[in-house]
Amino acid sequence: MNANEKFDLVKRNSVEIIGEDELKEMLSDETNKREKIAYIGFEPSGKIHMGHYLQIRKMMDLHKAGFKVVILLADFHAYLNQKGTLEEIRELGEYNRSVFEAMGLEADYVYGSEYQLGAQYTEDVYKLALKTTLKRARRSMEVIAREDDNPKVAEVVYPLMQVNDIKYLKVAVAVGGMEQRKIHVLARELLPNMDFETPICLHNPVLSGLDGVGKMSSSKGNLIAADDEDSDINKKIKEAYCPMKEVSGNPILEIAHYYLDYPAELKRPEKYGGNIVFNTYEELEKAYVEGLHPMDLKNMVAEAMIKIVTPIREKMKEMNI
Ligand SMILES: N[C@@H](Cc1ccc(O)cc1)C(=O)O
Repeated sequence: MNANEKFDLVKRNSVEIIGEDELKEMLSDETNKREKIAYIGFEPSGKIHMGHYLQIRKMMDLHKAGFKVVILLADFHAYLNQKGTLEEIRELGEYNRSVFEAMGLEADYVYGSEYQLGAQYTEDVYKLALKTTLKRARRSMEVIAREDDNPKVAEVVYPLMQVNDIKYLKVAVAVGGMEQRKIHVLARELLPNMDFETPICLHNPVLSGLDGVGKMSSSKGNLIAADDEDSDINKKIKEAYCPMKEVSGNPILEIAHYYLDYPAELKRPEKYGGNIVFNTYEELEKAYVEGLHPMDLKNMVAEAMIKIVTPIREKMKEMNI
């Protein structure tokens, strides 16, 4: 792969890259002037779903493009975000790591708690605390913080630590869903004054939940899990929110966008109009807006999901997870 091909691979299906030019420069630099490290952090979670998998696939793309991939199992962050005791969270972290391995990701895994109590790390968090306004810290947590009628100080410590992780893990490319953007922008502003280079930030789309209410999330059950059985997938997609002719907030179209391989073929009996090939997602979207039936779209999406989930589920069984 040449540098341009690597860039296209890394950019594919992302929403935005902040620092595209720096990324291009890194990809064409054979001398590794800046160490090629890409990272993403996850608050350990009880269910790994297709929203996570979108991000894991992006980490695989980065790996193929020559990056060392670091997965942060952000146990202290989950703890600060009121997700449970540290013991419970670590157990989920182990589970998440196994699922990511079953997905085929090659990476280094690190728990936040392995280094986040270190003296230097802590001193840097205090420095960041002095450089950041309360307003900005809270704003950066808008989608991330757990709902709380009485928000805790933990909520503003969280983003400072996330910014500091980038420095501590020597990250060149920080990856996350679009909801991480405000924390990443803060990192780009603050880290150059903390003896660290401005990170490149890559943001992935955040999938809507199958119920069409909010995002796909482990706590809501509106997801396709990494180990769902074929029958679950068929049932969930059949019942999913998929308003006719509507694009925005349509979870099934989103899945079609990011998970179908194009050209994609819709197979239908002649009496329902016969087969159609969509060369790109845009062609499919156009057909949908012009009246392609939600059932047809759902059939394509269910078939694609089953093809993606089956090997992951089988691998998970083999690994006893
Ligand atoms: N903020 C991320 C988790 C995370 C924590 C620490 C990091 O350094 C990176 C990411 C989330 O919402 O899930």
